Amino acid sequence: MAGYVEMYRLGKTYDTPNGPAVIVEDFNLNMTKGEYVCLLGHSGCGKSTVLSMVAGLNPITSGGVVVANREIDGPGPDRGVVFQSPCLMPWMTALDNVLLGVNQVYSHGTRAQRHDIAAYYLTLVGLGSSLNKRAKDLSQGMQQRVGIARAFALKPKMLLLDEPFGMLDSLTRMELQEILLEILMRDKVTTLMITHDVDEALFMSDRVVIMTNGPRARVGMVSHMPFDRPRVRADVLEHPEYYELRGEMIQFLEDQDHKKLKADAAKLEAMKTESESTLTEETVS
Ligand SMILES: Nc1ncnc2c1ncn2[C@@H]1O[C@H](COP(=O)(O)OP(=O)(O)OP(=O)(O)O)[C@@H](O)[C@H]1O
Repeated sequence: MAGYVEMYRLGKTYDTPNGPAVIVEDFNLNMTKGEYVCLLGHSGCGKSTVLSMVAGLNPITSGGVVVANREIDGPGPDRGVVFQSPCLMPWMTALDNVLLGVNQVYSHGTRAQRHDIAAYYLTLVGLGSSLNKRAKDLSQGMQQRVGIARAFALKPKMLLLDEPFGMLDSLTRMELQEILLEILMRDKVTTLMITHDVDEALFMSDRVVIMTNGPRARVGMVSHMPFDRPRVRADVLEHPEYYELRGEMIQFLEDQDHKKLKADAAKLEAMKTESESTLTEETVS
């Protein structure tokens, strides 16, 4: 079935000193317009690799990505990206940081219109009274709000979030999760978000996709979230399916862990046998 976003047979091979390393292979995922998908998987399986290929920041080795009927071939303003650290210009104000992108994308608009767009999104993320504060004087949570406002202000067709709340304390994290959901209720941007947090994935997404362990990682498990929107945290936690879904995801991740441990043990055994036979050969000669 064709989707608004299509990742088809997506693959990535990195060149390494030990030869080519196939990190992602045959990764297939379609998303409907406005859908929110969370991508989970063990550390190093290839989540950021997938997201950076969709962002157009990492060349695709095989397969492809289509966003709104257009095959992507590099980065573009149709895809807004938010990383764990927002990478702001520290000496510039919150407003000017957002305006950097807005001025490029809305070059046809007047100065006042561009200002209003940037100020609007900064106000939505709760920074209405800090527009003129320099980025370096903002807390980590406030900086991440600027990053989110900057991404939305460009009116992207797709939002790509790579652990956007990973560096925040749990209270700020919960607050920003809710702000993000609120903006998405208005703007309905198709969103792919990487997280390590199963509960965050359950609370935020329409669908959770878990990758298999690499090498050659692909989609391993897909779960649909049955929770109503707008999401209310207490209702989600009390939903009769919440703990069942959570348990299935954790079980899948644990199974992947066991497979990895087994593979690591086999690799160690092979190395041990190899070094023992080398030693025997050396002793004989
Ligand atoms: N430029 C590169 N060259 C070679 N190998 C790379 C490169 N970038 C990433 N890798 C390797 O690809 C694998 C997947 O990395 P990636 O960052 O995509 O994983 P991840 O699932 O996002 O990890 P994490 O959850 O820890 O952020 C890792 O083994 C990593 O070392």
